[in-house]
Amino acid sequence: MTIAVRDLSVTLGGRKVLDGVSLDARPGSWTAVIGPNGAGKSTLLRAVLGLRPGLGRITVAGTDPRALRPRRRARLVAYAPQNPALPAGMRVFDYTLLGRSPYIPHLGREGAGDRAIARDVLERLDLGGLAARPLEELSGGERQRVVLARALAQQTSVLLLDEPTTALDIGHQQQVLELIDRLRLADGLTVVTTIHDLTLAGQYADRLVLLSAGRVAAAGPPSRVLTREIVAAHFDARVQVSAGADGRPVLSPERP
Ligand SMILES: Nc1ncnc2c1ncn2[C@@H]1O[C@H](COP(=O)(O)OP(=O)(O)OP(=O)(O)O)[C@@H](O)[C@H]1O
Repeated sequence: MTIAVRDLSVTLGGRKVLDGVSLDARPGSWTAVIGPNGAGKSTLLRAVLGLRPGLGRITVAGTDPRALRPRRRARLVAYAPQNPALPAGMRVFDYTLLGRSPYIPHLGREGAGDRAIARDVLERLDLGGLAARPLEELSGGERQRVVLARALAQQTSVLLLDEPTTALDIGHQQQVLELIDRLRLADGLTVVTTIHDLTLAGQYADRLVLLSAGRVAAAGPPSRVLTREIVAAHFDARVQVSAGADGRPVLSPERP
């Protein structure tokens, strides 16, 4: 397994936010962590990186990322948080270039190769025209893609993405998810993403992990997890589930 989480528990503010969570991700797979608001999805990603204190066993490519120095960890796993604070006054290109910092020697500077990678990632995310723009002048969807650009510039084999598409219009959602999928297939990336859109989760992920109140309530291929009954029980939502063109589940909300 590229990622193995065993019996992970996280307590925050005196409350158990994750309780005995396990997750396995095979090399080159795409896992979507789904669940209602407050279920613990973001906490799971942060705990894997050691950004939240957790009890339990975690390995990524055979090592515990929590034990690594930040530079080494950033060469192993790239993480795109949901709403990171962006440095004021910084331009899009320089922010993307920060993704290369784990490779730049101390007191060194980024080289032509690093700048070419940053430019390429920005082009692929439809952000080439915004490279010189200060971060604070971006729209919500542009900001979200820039955060992803920085993570992709790290060129790691494992990507942890927290809600990478929430602020994006339907076209950019598809574009971003297709790009991630192409990178996954071409370079064998292992992807774990939290995502609220259940149909999109089912279209792209091989495996879904449904968190509910800090526990794994269901895990498996999309057609086993995205059933009308499971969605009703854990999201308190009424949906119709039909099979899409490739047999993957498509959810349509139904008015009660
Ligand atoms: N630093 C903290 N201190 C106390 N409680 C916290 C802290 N961070 C998160 N929580 C709580 O932990 C629970 C899980 O939060 P988390 O952000 O992981 O949920 P989520 O599933 O990602 O939710 P959403 O879908 O709303 O983004 C929530 O009830 C949240 O209020």
